[in-house]
Amino acid sequence: MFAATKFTPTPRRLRREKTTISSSSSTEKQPVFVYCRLKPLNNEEPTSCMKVLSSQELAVTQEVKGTKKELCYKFKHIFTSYTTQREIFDHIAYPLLDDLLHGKNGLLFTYGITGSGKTYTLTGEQDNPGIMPRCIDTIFNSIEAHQAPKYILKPDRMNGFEIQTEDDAMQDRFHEVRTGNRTPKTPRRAQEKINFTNDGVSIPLTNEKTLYSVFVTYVEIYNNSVYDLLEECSGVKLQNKILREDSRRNMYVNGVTEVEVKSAQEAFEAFNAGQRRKKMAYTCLNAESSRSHSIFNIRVVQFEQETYDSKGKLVIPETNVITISQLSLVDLAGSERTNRTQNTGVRLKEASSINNSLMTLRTCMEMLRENQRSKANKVVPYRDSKLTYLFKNYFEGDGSVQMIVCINPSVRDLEENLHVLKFAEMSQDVKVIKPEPVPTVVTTKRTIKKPATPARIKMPALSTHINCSQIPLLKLDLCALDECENMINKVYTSLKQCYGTTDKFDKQITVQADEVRRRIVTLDKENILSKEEVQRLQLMGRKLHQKLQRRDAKIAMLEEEKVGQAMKQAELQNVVSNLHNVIDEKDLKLNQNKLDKEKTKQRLAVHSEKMNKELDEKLRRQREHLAASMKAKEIQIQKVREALNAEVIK
Ligand SMILES: Nc1ncnc2c1ncn2[C@@H]1O[C@H](COP(=O)(O)OP(=O)(O)OP(=O)(O)O)[C@@H](O)[C@H]1O
Repeated sequence: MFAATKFTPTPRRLRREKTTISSSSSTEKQPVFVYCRLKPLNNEEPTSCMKVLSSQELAVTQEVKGTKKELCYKFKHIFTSYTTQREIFDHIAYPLLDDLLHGKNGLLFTYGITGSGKTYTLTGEQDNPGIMPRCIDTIFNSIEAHQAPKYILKPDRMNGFEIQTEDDAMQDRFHEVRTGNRTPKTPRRAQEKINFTNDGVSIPLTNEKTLYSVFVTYVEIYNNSVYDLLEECSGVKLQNKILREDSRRNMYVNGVTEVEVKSAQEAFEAFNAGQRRKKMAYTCLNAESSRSHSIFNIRVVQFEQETYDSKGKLVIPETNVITISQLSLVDLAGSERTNRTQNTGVRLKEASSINNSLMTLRTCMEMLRENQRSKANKVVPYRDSKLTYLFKNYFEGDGSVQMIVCINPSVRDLEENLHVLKFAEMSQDVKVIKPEPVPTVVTTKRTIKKPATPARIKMPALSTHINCSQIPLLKLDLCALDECENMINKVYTSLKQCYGTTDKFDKQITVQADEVRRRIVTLDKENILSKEEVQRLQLMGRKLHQKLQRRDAKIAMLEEEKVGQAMKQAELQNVVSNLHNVIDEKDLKLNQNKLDKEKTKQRLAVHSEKMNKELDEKLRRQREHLAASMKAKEIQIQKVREALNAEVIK
């Protein structure tokens, strides 16, 4: 999107007052197309844990506790490590470009872990360009002879376009040439010439009478803040931009720099300028450029009318039919586990922000799938991250969505790749509405008033018909100065003839001259007043603009704070839920202890009862024993007594 992005993927990006003459009535759906590209393995790790079974099936071997398990994933197409950049372009990007030039929107993003080849696939390298440069070259190959003159179409900074007359556009072009500063907002010429071509590939156009204008924006999302990489600013610090919804609820980056490009070279220059800005900003932040999501946006605006006047000059009618379409190319930051990379400080913040946004992307996809499957209407949390919020229109039916999953098939990356593959496979279940072009009627904006046809100075034979008391009013026609001068001379001569060289004539001339002077003074005064009024209005405008900027900054700050607070709240909720878990565990232990105590008590009671019984029994037996022995002793004593008594009797 790296283009002056009005990130609204809708061909409906229009000014408020514009009328749509046909709206996308299509309800035909198509799935999110997911492609998989395998990166060649490097020499350090020559064994792959993946095998391409067919053009749509990928087998992954996973070893769990010494046992090998084979998992199979299906995608729309699988590209092996031998696939060339051109083949990727032909298979994926060409149909998207065909859509773009026929008024339909498209979103293409690369997804995968760090170092898996996302940037290589999308941007490529100097000798091996990727999708983006090939797309740019192909667009200009296709529309070369059908481009609208520069500045006929101007972004209205509210996610729409204004059309201006050829005269107004010419003024802007003059201004650009005069100031030498390619305004508004065109990038400075890069020193180096980019000599890349996509072998002359082009898209056949259906309507030879259509005129095209191409605009690009380049933004990135870093730590959940949006930055405009084409913004002209004095320092290296980029301003955090806010996302807005236009009148049609399409998302766009507020105040983003949208550059009209007239050649592939200009578009590459815009991209390179953005890359340079990105590098500078990151050096300043001590951040890494691959830790952000980059969005290069190409918008194509088509005029459906082409009229020329008798001199071959383009005539812009009062109302025009235009179609706006856009292709968003998104290089997502690599997903990674923070514990594997052992990030700390800035890197940890980057990693958690990336993981949060990718997690939100997953959640949105899951929610969309659930809503579609169960016909539920659950809220999809697009707002939880800038990435999903910016692209919400695509998921809600304003363009086709395609994803390239980049995979480094090494064993070391397997665990993270499994998460990536699972998400990618699930995404295919989500269906989006097939994009349809939406032509729109736009009224031409006129800044320069149509020059009034200069009054031809019709002077009847002056010498004979002139009325000396009433000098004819002559209008100065800048296009016919010689003619005017002739006429003035004729008037002067006629007047001279009329009045002769007398005082009367001089007097008359002096009176007229005084009158002219008086009028000039009055006009001058009025002019000064008008200038003051303009200055006052300009000051007011500047103040309002500053106020708006402050408000935007405040909104951005508040949004950042809100995100921070949401993160804090999530952390606190985590802590609370951990504490709840600890309390629950303790409660459980306490209850267990009570239960154990109760059981011990019961066991003790049973034991003591048993002991008591045993003791009672023992006591009883001892008593019986004692009683028996006492009885025996009593019997013995009785016997002894009887014996003694018998002795005594004797
Ligand atoms: N298909 C491929 N063929 C040859 N080289 C590749 C391929 N894919 C990636 N590479 C190389 O692998 C390296 C890492 O690739 P790249 O920078 O594209 O990864 P990335 O996924 O964008 O990483 P990050 O998420 O960190 O930005 C680069 O040097 C690139 O040249």
